[in-house]
Amino acid sequence: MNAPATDKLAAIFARKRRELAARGPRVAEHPRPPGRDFAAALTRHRPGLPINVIAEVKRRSPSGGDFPHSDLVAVARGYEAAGACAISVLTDDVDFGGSLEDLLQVRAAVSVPVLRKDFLVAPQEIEESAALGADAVLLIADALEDGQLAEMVATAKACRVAALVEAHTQEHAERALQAGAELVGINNRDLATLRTDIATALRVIPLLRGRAQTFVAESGLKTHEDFVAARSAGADAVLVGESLLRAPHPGQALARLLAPGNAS
Ligand SMILES: O=P(O)(O)OC[C@@H](O)[C@@H](O)c1c[nH]c2ccccc12
Repeated sequence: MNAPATDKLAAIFARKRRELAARGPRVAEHPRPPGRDFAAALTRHRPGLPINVIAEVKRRSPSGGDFPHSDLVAVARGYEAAGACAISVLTDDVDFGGSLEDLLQVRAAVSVPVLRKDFLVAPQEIEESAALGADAVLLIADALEDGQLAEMVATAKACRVAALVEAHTQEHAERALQAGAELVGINNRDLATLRTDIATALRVIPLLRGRAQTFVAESGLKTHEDFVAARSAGADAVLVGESLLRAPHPGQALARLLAPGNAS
């Protein structure tokens, strides 16, 4: 494998491969609802907003512990009302307390596109995501080898599901572009160590500007100023979870972060 990750991320991917082998292909029981355009949602200019926000729902995370919200549908509705351009739903159970059922419920409750956030290891999981109605899937370049990544990007295209291909370093972002990624996320969190530094996306995105259509700055964003800085670096959108999920009303917290002149 040319994307070695000897750590937490490698452990999660090893678990995912075991889980997939144990359960075999899942048969899609739900007809696919008409897709919502995730790429367009990330790039549409919304007057008065500093940047487009993909707002995330999850019950817990390895770095953040438990979040105080069990009704993810209510949280997602609040995000949409506050102006989120899309919703990210963690579907991994073991580390994030999520499920495909959460994805289905959130998608039925909002009208913006929905991203399936998981550690996908095989093209068949993209077909499954499409059949369930995901408008987009996350692919993690740092953990997939070149051939696999290219195959999964191609499968997403064939299924008409958007692929947000995430990388933590410039090198892995270059691999994402090589694999055909059109939507590139720069994750401020190093999934190997779980440490987050928002300077990562601010540094890497300008190096790649003009090479992909769309960039997303991911993880660790907490303030209005962070949004403005991400936009100035060339990000079309940010992906935000924890700082919203810590608040009693995540939708209101998002509205505050988006409001002009609002210092965090
Ligand atoms: O909760 P945060 O720090 O705002 O980050 C959201 C999102 O970027 C993060 O959950 C994430 C980014 N890439 C991932 C890959 C797997 C699981 C989770 C993630």
